[in-house]
Amino acid sequence: MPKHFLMCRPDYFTVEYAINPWMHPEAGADRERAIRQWEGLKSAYEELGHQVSLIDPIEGLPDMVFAANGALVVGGRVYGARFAYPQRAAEGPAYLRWFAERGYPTMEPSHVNEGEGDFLTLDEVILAGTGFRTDVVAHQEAQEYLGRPVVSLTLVDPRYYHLDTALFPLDGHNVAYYPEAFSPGSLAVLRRMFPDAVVATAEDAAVLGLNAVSDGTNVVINAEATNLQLELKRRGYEVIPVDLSELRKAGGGPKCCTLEIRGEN
Ligand SMILES: CN(C)C(=N)NCCC[C@H](N)C(=O)O
Repeated sequence: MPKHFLMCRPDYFTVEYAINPWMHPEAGADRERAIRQWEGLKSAYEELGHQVSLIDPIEGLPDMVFAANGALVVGGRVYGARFAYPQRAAEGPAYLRWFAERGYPTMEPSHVNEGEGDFLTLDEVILAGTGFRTDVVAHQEAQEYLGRPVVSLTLVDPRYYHLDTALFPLDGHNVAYYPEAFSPGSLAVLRRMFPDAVVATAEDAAVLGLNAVSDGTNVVINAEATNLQLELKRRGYEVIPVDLSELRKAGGGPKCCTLEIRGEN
């Protein structure tokens, strides 16, 4: 089934503040290279037959390229984002406006949450991260608005500050994850829910290998996550490696650049 993604070209991408351990403003970032890498990701989706829509980037919002943080869209309803850091605050209303202008029902959130960065949707359940950015109360708010069960998972390693840096859905029923990113209780929940999960190594996590996008057949993944790619191939997935090393300087990977627009079903 082709998917529909929203992306934002990194026309104003910089690393000028540090709000996660990956960001080092003194080291800078190469915007032209980031744009080329982002174009490669967009082409990869289009070649797989997925639809890509674009939101206009806004000057002064260097992290707006990370579209996944802009909202959570499930069943055609849009639960807006409310960012933890003031540097990104203006992105929430910008993404919500994009959806409202296209006729989607939208909800302005009352609680801090960073969209699909911390909400990952499976067929029957939404997995939700907390600990660094998204407030656990937002999990309840999303459940109430979207009418899907939300399972809270606590993140404990600051390098894996969003759920989508430590886990990705392989399909509607199974996931890949990095165990050390989760609290003991949350890890026990993952083991119980997903006994056949792909378990990633520290090396794969450290190159944001878990920040991947799967359509159930193809997995678009950071090129450097080599162990994880081998395991995915062994399980029968088609692996599409992409180089997003420049965007990783802001703490993002393929999934971060990709907000899935799920229709009414
Ligand atoms: C889901 N996405 C987008 C991510 N997991 N991360 C990207 C956010 C990077 C940004 N500098 C920040 O720290 O907010």
